[in-house]
Amino acid sequence: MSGVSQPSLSPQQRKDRARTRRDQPEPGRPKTEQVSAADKPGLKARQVAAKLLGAVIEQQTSLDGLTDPDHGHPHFRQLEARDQGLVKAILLTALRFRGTLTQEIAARLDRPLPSNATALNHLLHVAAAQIRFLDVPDSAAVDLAVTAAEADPRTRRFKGVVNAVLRRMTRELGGAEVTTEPAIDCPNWLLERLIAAYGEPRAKAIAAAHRMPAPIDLTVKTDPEAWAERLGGQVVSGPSIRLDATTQGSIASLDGFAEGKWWVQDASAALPVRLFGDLTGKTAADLCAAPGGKTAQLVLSDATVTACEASKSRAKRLVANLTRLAHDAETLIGPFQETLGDRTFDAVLLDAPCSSTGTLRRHPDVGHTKSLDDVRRLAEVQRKLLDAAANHVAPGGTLVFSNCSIDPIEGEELVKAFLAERKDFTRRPIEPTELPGFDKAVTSDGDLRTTPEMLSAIGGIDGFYASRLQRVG
Ligand SMILES: C[S@@+](CC[C@H](N)C(=O)[O-])C[C@H]1O[C@@H](n2cnc3c(N)ncnc32)[C@H](O)[C@@H]1O
Repeated sequence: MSGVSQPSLSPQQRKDRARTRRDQPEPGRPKTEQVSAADKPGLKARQVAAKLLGAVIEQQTSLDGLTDPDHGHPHFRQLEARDQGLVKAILLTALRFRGTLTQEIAARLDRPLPSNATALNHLLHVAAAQIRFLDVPDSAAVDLAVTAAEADPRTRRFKGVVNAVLRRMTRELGGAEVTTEPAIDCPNWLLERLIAAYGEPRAKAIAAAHRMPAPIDLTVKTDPEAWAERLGGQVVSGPSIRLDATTQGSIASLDGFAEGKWWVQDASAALPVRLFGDLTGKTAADLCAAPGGKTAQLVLSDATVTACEASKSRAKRLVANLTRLAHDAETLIGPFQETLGDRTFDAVLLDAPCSSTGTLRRHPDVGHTKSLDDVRRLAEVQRKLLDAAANHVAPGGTLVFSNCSIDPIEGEELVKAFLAERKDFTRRPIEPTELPGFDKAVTSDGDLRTTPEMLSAIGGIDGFYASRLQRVG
């Protein structure tokens, strides 16, 4: 679980959080002590940040994978915890504002960088993200970038350029608000998809929402009002509460975590299971279950639950989460098409793997690691999974299909094609009154469609899609 303090910062929050003293001398170290360039405090963190930025941009590697505490990049894992926090903050910010930083850097170069100067480019972006958005002294950001440039044979000859560009940046932009259009920070392929799906004004609003870090939402087992007050947050809808941005400490240190009273789950991700209604005495299958937020909801709604998860490592997380919550569910490890045989259930949830384009606020790397081809490929995976899932729905039973993509190819269009083919299923439209606070997210077809600019007054929401289907034959 990540810490509560958000590592990535919006322009409004710039330089007032992520307080780090890593650029100061180590406690007890005399200020006059000479340190070699390689030992400069904070240098390693900047070098790792530049390397990881390269892995995201050039190899389309996911940031979660690179910064995983157990399986992440070895250089990242070697860092101290607070340097890991700084690296994550730099990368989230550098990716969230990539278009803006690219423009601001380019405007301060005498001539464009050679196209193969990728290492140099990443180094500049890492420093620029600190200068523009993080609570790191500008002088330290510049000095460490120059030292890093000098230490790398690929960038050594550009040391002077790094120094000049970044110094100009601190002089000309120090303390200035971001004035670029939000769309500049949305990767082109994604912006085009958003405009095609939602029209230009809404696509731009979504792009603006992507610049804001996501708040932390919890799903509580009981009494949302009381828990919101106890943890210093507010009720969003149903069992979802939102923590205040000033909440301090790690998630695990918060009241009620150890006792399993709640779990972390964006309020929009908690909506699909609510579409089943009361499941007392019914059987339910969560076909794509890990890490288990929705399985936990199904257990809470008093169903007898079977949770399927194809990935062994993710199944471990699922089991650990259910254990902490003292939630009882049958857990089957392997693709549900193989583990379920011909079993059928009253309620089936298919929360399918997707492009995750609805989660850019917390995963700004997604726009850079995914492409339209990935969206299409994942839609095809979902089509097959939906077809297979349908066979596990008992006659009269309900199938909820959901995912966190905001591309209709993975949502509305997929369900339309499914219903055209499977005459044994019909849509059971969602009534706007079913999901208080989310009535505007119910489409004219009766599906659920959230996009990140919704609920902006309280910090936005992840993009999500869900459709409720009923087996009639
Ligand atoms: C979007 S995530 C599910 C998130 C989860 N429902 C939650 O709310 O915590 C999709 C999950 O489906 C799993 N998965 C993919 N294909 C699967 C299959 N055929 N059978 C079971 N699990 C599968 C993936 O490993 C991944 O953990």
